[in-house]
Amino acid sequence: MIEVYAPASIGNFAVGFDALGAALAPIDGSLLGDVAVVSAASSDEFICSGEYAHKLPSDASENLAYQCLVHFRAHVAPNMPSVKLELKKNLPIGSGLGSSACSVVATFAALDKFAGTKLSQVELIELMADFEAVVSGGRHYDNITPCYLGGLQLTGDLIPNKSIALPVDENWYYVAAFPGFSLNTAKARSVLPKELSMHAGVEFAQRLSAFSSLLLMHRFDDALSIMQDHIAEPYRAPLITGFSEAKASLPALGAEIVSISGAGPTLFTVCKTLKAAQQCAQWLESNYINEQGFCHICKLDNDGTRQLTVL
Ligand SMILES: Nc1ncnc2c1ncn2[C@@H]1O[C@H](COP(=O)(O)OP(=O)(O)O)[C@@H](O)[C@H]1O
Ligand SMILES: N[C@@H](CCOP(=O)(O)O)C(=O)O
Repeated sequence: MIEVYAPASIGNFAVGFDALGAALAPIDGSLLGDVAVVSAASSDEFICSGEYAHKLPSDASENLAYQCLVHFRAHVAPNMPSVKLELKKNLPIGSGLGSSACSVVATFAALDKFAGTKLSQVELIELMADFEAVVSGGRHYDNITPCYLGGLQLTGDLIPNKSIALPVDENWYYVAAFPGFSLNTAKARSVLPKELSMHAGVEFAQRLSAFSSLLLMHRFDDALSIMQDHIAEPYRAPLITGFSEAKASLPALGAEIVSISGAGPTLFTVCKTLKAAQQCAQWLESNYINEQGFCHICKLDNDGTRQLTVL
């Protein structure tokens, strides 16, 4: 049996629409992500368990994890023995935490290990991105690569091996607050403008390249000072009840930046101290999340996707 965990991620990371993403590790040691378990069976079978399993279509053929298994058997490992695949769906759907990417990454990584196919990093990332693209309304790697590789990743087709890991200040904390309602990624992509003006394009390129370079030079405060999203946040904020109030209130409690995680509705802050992160989390718990929501103080998950059990 092979059991693989894949962590939640923050797509876009404010400055890098579709090109920058970070994997999350709650500081209380809990696992925030999906798990795929693959074991030998007499014929292929699939089950979906976990807190959010009931939010997914009951028909297995509509579950991304099962679709990954069908694809893997047909195109990657036709001779793999029959398997039982269990997806433990621990992340809410349409949350902005890279939920669909998490299921896809955990499943392909588990199947690759079980079948011993040893796909390369690029082969796996491309395969994973194909499936993420099916549901999200656009091909993007900013959940897939951090979820798979861990850390903060600058990612895309122009980048060697699809990804470059960027350093962050080890003192930074990330507060991620899921308000408890869903926002479909395809819908949140459909409200974005189809074209950028020359000015906006130049500014985006400048901001992302400066941010990445400053991180690589370990000029973390300078990087933080330009960490803003002018590409997606202004169009998506109206879809997220409470976001504007949170963005206005949290800086006074120590948030260095407040932005949308992925397509939302999860929001995230970057804080320089644990005290500031705790103050932000407390405010978010009282003012942003409902009974179905949750809030985690996190560091980056530098391990990414990993095996929990091998039997
Ligand atoms: N294993 C899965 N995990 C997440 N979403 C899935 C899965 N299988 C199928 N889906 C479908 O894919 C869509 C994912 O929605 P999306 O808004 O892209 O989620 P997220 O932003 O959380 O990744 C939903 O319609 C959901 O029903
Ligand atoms: N770059 C994508 C990220 C979507 O992340 P998700 O967690 O909401 O699926 C976008 O902004 O659309």
